[in-house]
This record gives sequence, C-alpha cells and structure tokens, in this order.
Amino acid sequence: MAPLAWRLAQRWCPSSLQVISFPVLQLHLNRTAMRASQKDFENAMNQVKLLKKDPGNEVKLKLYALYKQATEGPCNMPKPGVFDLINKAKWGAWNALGSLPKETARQNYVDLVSSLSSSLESSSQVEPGTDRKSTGYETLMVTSEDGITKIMLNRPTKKNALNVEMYHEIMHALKAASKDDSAITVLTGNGDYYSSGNDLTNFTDIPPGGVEEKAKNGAILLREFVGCFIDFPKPLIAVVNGPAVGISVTLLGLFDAVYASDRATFHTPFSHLGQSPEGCSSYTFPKIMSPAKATEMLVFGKKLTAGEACAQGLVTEVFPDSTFQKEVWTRLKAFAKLPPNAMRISKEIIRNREKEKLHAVNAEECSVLQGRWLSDECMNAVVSFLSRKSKL
Ligand SMILES: CCCCCC/C=C/C(=O)SCCNC(=O)CCNC(=O)[C@H](O)C(C)(C)COP(=O)(O)OP(=O)(O)OC[C@H]1O[C@@H](n2cnc3c(N)ncnc32)[C@H](O)[C@@H]1OP(=O)(O)O
Repeated sequence: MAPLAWRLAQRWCPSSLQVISFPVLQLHLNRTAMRASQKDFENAMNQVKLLKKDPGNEVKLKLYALYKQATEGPCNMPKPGVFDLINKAKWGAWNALGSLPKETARQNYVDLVSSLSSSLESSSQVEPGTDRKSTGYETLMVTSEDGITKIMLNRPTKKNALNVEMYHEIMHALKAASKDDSAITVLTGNGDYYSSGNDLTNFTDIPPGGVEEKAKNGAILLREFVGCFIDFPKPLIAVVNGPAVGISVTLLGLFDAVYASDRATFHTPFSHLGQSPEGCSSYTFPKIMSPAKATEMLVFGKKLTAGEACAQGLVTEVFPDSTFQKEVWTRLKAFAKLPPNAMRISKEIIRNREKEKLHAVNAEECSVLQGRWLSDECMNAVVSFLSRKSKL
C-alpha cells in the first residue's frame, strides 16, 4: 500500500504528475521557454506513470498546476468553497501560474521529467520491460480519459480469444487502473466480438513436464487472473459490444455493471468442451439468476440473447447496436464525474462481505478445472475445434 500522502496526492493530481524537488521546479518555472513538442509532452506524461516514489504533496500540486496550464491555459475554474480543501489547494496552485503561456508550461513539464530521471528512481530503471507494458500492450488497447480507464481486448481477427499473453496483460492493466486517477474502469472488445473466451490454442503448447504441468500452470494462472477481478477496488463495468463466450461471460458476475449491445449473446458451453465453470460463476450465477437458470447456462450450455441475459439479471441494460457506443459512453462519462472515493467505498462495502467466499470459490473452480483439462472429454473437444471439425 502506498503511503497516505502519496495516495492523497494522486487524488489531487492527474496521472501525469512527476517528481522533482521544489527548488528545481522553481528554477524551471523561471526559465525562458524552449519549445517542447506535443510528443515530448506525451512522453513525459508516460514517464511519470512509471514513478515509484512519492514526490510529496507540495511538489505534486505544483506539477498539477503546470499540467493544467499546459493543457488548458490559465485557471478557468471558479474558486472552490472554503470547505473543499483539496480542490481549493489545486485551484490555488493553478491560479498562481497566472498567464504563463501554455508552451512554457509544457516545456517546464518536460524539463521536470528529465530532471526527475536523474534525481529519482523510476520503475523503468528497476524493471526492464515495464515500460512496454505500461505504455503499450500486444493484445489490448488501454486508454485513460474523462475519468475512465478503458481496457479494450484487441485480437479482433481471433474474436478476442484470450491467449496467455492477454491474461497477463489484463492483470497488468487492471493493477495499473486500480492505482491510476480514473474513477471507473471499463472492459470492452474491439471488432464484432466481445470475446470468444479462452484461446483454445492455449492447450497446444505443452511444457517438458507434460499435460499435467500444463494443467497445473493453467490453474495457477486462472486463479490469479480471476483474483484480480475479485479484488478490483473501483467500479468495473463491462461494455459488451458483441457475442461473449466462456470465461468472458462467467467473469461478468464479478463486474459492477454490464451494458450490452442487442447484438451480444452470452454462451458458456462448458459441458460441450468437457470443462466446468470458472470466474466464480458457480457461485455468482445461481445468486444472480436462480439456480435453475444458472444450470441451463453453465451445465446445459444454453446461449442467452442480450434481452434474456438482462431479464436474468446478468446484464444491467441492453441498447440498440446502432446507438450502443454513444449511449453507453455518455452514461459512463457521467458516472465518472461522481466522487471517486465515495464510489470506491460503496463498492468496498458491497464486495467485502463476499470477498473471502469468492476467493474460496475461485480456488475450488480452478482445482476442478485442472482435472477437467486432463480428461478425454476436454481433450477431444479441443482437438475437434483445432482440427476445424467443430465450432460452437
Ligand atoms: C489459463 C487458462 C484459463 C482457461 C479458462 C477456462 C475458460 C474457458 C472458456 O472460455 S470456454 C470457451 C472457449 N471458446 C470457444 O470454445 C470458442 C471457439 N470458437 C468458435 O467456436 C468460433 O470461432 C466462434 C463461434 C467464436 C466464431 O465463429 P466464426 O464467426 O465462424 O469465426 P471463426 O471461427 O472463423 O473465428 C475467426 C478466427 O478466430 C479464431 N478463434 C475464435 N475463437 C477462438 C478461440 N476461443 N480460441 C482460438 N481461436 C479462436 C478462429 O480459429 C479463427 O481463426 P483463423 O482465422 O481460422 O486462424
């Protein structure tokens, strides 16, 4: 857990804040502006996200001000009320920059980041490879704006099937989103599918320890992956843009809201695949939709339309596909303006009562699945799909 001061400061400041000592900051503020390009500015903002150390609230306030000045110009917010301490401090810092030109503020920001790299340790220096993960993903598109971090599954030609890299990248993106300054986090899919579930080619790469080792590693990965959803601290919303299969459906029981296009379908064909439910669905689905309805889905593999899934409580609301994106994002942007701490705390109250149970269910489901993956029923189903004999 980060120190309190750091967490407080993260609330005050955009993620693009950097660390530098106050005198150095003043020095840079007084400098004659050189011209930093927009690209330099964006690089500096990315560099800031790699910081591991708390730069102190005073410095971060100054940096917040520089960021706002660089992106919006002179302070344009009404002065907050006397009891709104945090916003008053932010307003004061920004307002103090007066009419400092945007370009100068941008340059100062960039200079500060480069000074920072010599004065403080950043995670890119500690963990090679983090940079790529923080700034670019192979299987995801991750963006953060308007208080929303959007994690988009990005293997549209494979119907956003989850390969091993994607499991790792989603965990990484969720951990980053839990610490960034967005208010809510959204998971969605690129292309016509939300996700076709587990990538069945995950079963083909057999390690030296054989299929037993493969199944054991798969169960460990799955448990950690689902655990990230159980523990995610902010409102987590699924924007289901098209058909959803397997684990991409079961996980929905761990989301705080699920918005679906009327093109979406919800399919958990575990018995067809010789497998068993995961994502805590053996617990969440019967609670959400009644045991009998959950059995139809999880045991008999009944595919639900979006309307049916909404009637059963798995989906919060369905929108016509033609207006889906517009309507949903308008709503999400409004949600993201709500006080983030209040939302976190309310989610915590709801989730904490269930957390221990959910982790226990997750562990049991993974252990059962580990056995299923070694069964003839499962192996035959996977071979059948991979040899193009079967599709759902
Ligand atoms: C660490 C391990 C954790 C495991 C957790 C347990 C999770 C379980 C599950 O999620 S079970 C669900 C598994 N998913 C499936 O069984 C779906 C299989 N796919 C299909 O049946 C079909 O592809 C389809 C109905 C989703 C879509 O059909 P269609 O519209 O005709 O498209 P294509 O079949 O041509 O698909 C295009 C392209 O994508 C590849 N692909 C799609 N889904 C998967 C997948 N799940 N795994 C691997 N590959 C997939 C498909 O093969 C095509 O590839 P190609 O263009 O031929 O190279």
